[in-house]
Amino acid sequence: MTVKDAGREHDAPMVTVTVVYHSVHGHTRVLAEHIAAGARLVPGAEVHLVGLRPEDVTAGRWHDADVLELLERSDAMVMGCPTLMGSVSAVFKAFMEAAFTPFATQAWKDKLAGGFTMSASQSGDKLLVLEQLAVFATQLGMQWIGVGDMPGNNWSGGDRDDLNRLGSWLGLMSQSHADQGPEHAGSRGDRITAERYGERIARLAQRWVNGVPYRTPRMTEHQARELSASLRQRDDAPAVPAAPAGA
Ligand SMILES: Cc1cc2nc3c(=O)[nH]c(=O)nc-3n(C[C@H](O)[C@H](O)[C@H](O)COP(=O)(O)O)c2cc1C
Repeated sequence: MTVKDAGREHDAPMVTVTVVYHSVHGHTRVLAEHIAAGARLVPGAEVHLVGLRPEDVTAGRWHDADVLELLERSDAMVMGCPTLMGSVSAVFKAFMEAAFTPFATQAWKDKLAGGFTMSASQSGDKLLVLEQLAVFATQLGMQWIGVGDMPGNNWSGGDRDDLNRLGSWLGLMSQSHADQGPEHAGSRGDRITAERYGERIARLAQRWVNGVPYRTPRMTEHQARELSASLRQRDDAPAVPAAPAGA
């Protein structure tokens, strides 16, 4: 399923960012939507959101020619799935194995890549999933982009709504309580971190592909704590966006 950007006018050169994800119960989908929303903040970014469907897996092998064509022409790919039994989800793994053709032809070489995962436990062995995604991306010759935010919720004044509250840099980690539905997916800080990650990847893609100048934002841990505290007090912090039809 693809949602294409529509009706955005800008002078910036185009860059195509595709968020490709699998979600069983919808929590990971919320993260994907926020990453896409962050990427859309970047002028010239054409952003696609692709949910992998279990019905596209036959005899263990995923296939969707339209999605493969879209990925082929994407400049950046952000990949995500829930952590299930300490690993990428089965549908996402089937997608990874279906990438043997771009592996064999190096068709995805030098695209930018990032990754994200959702799970119920604070750790839940999510790091292994991000490692799987990063190894996959680098096998395909892609350039891996990590999370650029300082760690949150790691001091006495920390909070679940801090930016990067699970302190993950290889990729984006989020956590949802096992007894709550996707309307409570992650924390508000996780969702803002997801937007910032999507924006970071789209800006880096503009720099990488089109040479668009981008001044790397830097902050100290102290400034990051102040930013998290100020976001906590804002009423207009991002809400969970509506799921696109068919996603
Ligand atoms: C079969 C199965 C395995 C799971 N394994 C883990 C796990 O290893 N670590 C963890 O923290 N949560 C685990 N969970 C919880 C899911 O990661 C969590 O519910 C997540 O929010 C699901 O995302 P989704 O709604 O996008 O499918 C597991 C859930 C299921 C159903």
